[in-house]
Amino acid sequence: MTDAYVALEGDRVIEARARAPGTARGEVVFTTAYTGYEESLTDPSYEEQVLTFSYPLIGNYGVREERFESDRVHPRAAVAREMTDDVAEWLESENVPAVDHLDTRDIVTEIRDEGAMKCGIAAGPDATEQDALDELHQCKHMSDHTDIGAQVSVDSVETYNEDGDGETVALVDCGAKGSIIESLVERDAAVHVFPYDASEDDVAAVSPDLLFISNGPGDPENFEQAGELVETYVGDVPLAGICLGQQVVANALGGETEKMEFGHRGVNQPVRDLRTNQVVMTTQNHGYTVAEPGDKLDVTQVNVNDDTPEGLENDDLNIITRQYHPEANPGPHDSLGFFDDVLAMAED
Ligand SMILES: NC(=O)CC[C@H](N)C(=O)O
Repeated sequence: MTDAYVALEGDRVIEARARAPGTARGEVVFTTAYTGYEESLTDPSYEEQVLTFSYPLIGNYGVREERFESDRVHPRAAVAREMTDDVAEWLESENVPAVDHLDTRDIVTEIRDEGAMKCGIAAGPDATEQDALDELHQCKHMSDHTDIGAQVSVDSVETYNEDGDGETVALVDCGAKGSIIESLVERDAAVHVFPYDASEDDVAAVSPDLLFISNGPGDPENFEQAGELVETYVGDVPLAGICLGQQVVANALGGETEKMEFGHRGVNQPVRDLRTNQVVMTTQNHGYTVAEPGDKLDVTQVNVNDDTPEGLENDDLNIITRQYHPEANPGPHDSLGFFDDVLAMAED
């Protein structure tokens, strides 16, 4: 039964079945992860995107809040070949449209051939093709969501494990996944989570041992204030970053970022460490990349598939950043040691 429509750039409309009603628009992206749908759907980095799962069955082990990465669903809509009732009901309760019964291979190939693209969705008994096209035509480019940080960041400082025996971390919340905070707290760090537009004085008030820029949605160039913190603190306080955090650090220190053709999203992206030659499997979710690291940062890790920078470091200035997600959730735990490394750097 057709009661949902997915409109892609070029005004191509794909018929589908509504699993959660409503209309939505966003950049359509795909993840190849075969587990971790709860973690991905609650990952703030998917804000303003439409998430397509290439794995054909989504929801086969239920929906449990303990696996959520934040307190709400972030993609504007979800697309799968087959979605279980658990997931569909969860998305409906969150007012996030969802569709299935379409050939998701078709969407994936289209994105791989044509690059990242806009999308409009209309789902439910009254949905029409025109509704999906209207959504598509109103869809903005990711980079034009200039204040996307405000949609995903905390409103005021939140502190975790204040009396922890370990290092004091100032985490700039550009849309942080909960597992990043947990990974730091598990290692005894006291974590102060700051709004994405925190000032130098806000951060100075906690005398951090480490300034950590989180993951987050959209174009890293739209996180200027986080970049200013990096410029202010570089050399004085060790710096760490994950995903958008790596991009913000690179931009602030003379590097450049660019939009990728269709990005990396999945749980089996191979990354090689250039110093040890060791390859680890990583979780990824990004559409931008560091094009030029600038002269302060060395590329220490690269993606085996396309050579893009996966790790940037400066031993003298105490900087370690990763393009992938060492905190996993979902995905392999091969690179959890990143948290030990950045906290050891903060201790020195
Ligand atoms: N997970 C992230 O932090 C994503 C970073 C950025 N929004 C990108 O798409 O590249």
